[in-house]
Amino acid sequence: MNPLTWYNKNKEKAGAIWEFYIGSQRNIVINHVKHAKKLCKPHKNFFKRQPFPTFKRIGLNNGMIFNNDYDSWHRRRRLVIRALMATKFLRGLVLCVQNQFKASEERWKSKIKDGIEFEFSEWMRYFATDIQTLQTTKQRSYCVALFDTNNKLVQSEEIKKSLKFITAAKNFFSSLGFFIFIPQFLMDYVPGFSHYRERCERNIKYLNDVVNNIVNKRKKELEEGAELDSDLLDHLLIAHTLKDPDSKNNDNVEPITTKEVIFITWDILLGGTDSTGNAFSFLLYHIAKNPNVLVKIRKEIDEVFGPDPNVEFTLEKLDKCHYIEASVKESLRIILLAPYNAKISDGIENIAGYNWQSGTSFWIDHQTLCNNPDYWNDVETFNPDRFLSINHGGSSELSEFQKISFTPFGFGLRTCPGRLVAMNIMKSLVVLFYRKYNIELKNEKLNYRYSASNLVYDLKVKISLRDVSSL
Ligand code: HEM
Repeated sequence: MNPLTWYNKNKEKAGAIWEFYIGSQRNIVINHVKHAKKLCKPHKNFFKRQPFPTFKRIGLNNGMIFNNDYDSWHRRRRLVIRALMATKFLRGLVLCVQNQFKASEERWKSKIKDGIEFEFSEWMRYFATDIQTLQTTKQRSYCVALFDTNNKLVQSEEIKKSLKFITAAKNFFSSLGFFIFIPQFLMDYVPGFSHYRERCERNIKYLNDVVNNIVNKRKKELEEGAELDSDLLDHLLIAHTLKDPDSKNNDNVEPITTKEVIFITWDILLGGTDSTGNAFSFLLYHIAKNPNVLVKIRKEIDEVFGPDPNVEFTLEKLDKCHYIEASVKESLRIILLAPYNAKISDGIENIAGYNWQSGTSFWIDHQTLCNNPDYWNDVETFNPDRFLSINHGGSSELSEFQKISFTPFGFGLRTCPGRLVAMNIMKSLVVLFYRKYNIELKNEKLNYRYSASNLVYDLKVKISLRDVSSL
């Protein structure tokens, strides 16, 4: 059974706060912003994530995402933020998305006149994998090229490796729900479950080996004098060494070890790939269902970028697209990619009038927080205007409660460090698609399922050229 269906059924019966068990683990679900307020603040008492024992055995607790050791998490987090939020990195990212998209356009060229039909969420997953791999590790992968050519691209060894990697990454994301929700004894002793677990573990080992090889290869290149790049991997490999431009301020800090770099790289690939891909698939669906929004998006594109639908754009130009940014946010609000997020308390906490003992597991229900009719008008309407300030033609500023409860990128100390990366990839893609193409949905229903995050599937679209002659 889809855990989301089970969860929603219980939620309907419950109030602002309710509980459920995974094995013997009691979980308190917080449904209302008045209780979540305290948890959403950046303080250490809600730093720890739920320590899924199965994550430890598959090595997922070593990097950042599932690391509950504050000191090692903090050291890694600072480096990641420094790399991913740097303007130079984001500028390179915006250009990278355009180059990758242009390559797909070249492959569409011969068929686009009659329109091309394909499964968009799969295309998007492949596209995001290529971008994320390139930006994180400088490795070119050929996932989207394989998709565009129906796997008919010449199958060199490198391309075969890409195909194996994307399949393994996809299987990995699908298996996360299994490691969260299935009790250990089932996965260890019950055939069917245990066979699946063994398959997943082999898959994870393969992905780990791929990342190990990438990091070690680049480390050797840098030691042999290769020039530094602005990507994440180079940034990490030189952190706290003499090559690090910021090292003067960190004289007493130990240089980062290769092992740490591998853990972080793995986390960034894990955190960034499927998330952005799925988020954009949701956005595409909402835009297709709201032609009035599309009109406003195109108006902004035409105003900011002018009539040439092929003109290259910069991060700075993209920053001027306030309506597009608001549309991305509205899509993230209406269906949260990570609808729930569990944190463990450190110390006794008073929430909803009860004193909870230290070590209580709180599940914040972000989906409900972002769609609570007490705080949001017309919650089911896709209305980007709510995220636009009056200065930019929007309907209103967000209220304090809305600001607290709008948490698609999480909250507190561990809020998503890749949020600017994700926003810029999505905004770039909105411009690239809608300035030049029409996108028609081929099936009306939006299909998605929950496995640690919401995953879109079977989103069939037809893409054709937009008539831009009148611009
Ligand atoms: C639309 C896309 C994305 C969404 C909706 C999203 C959402 C989230 C959420 C909800 C969390 C948990 C925050 C918390 O615990 O409070 C998170 C954490 C994280 N995300 Fe993202 N994310 C996205 C894209 C990315 C990208 C592109 C990257 C990397 C480039 C990334 C890397 C991470 C990492 C490393 C963490 C763990 C942070 C920590 O534990 O300190 N995410 N993300």
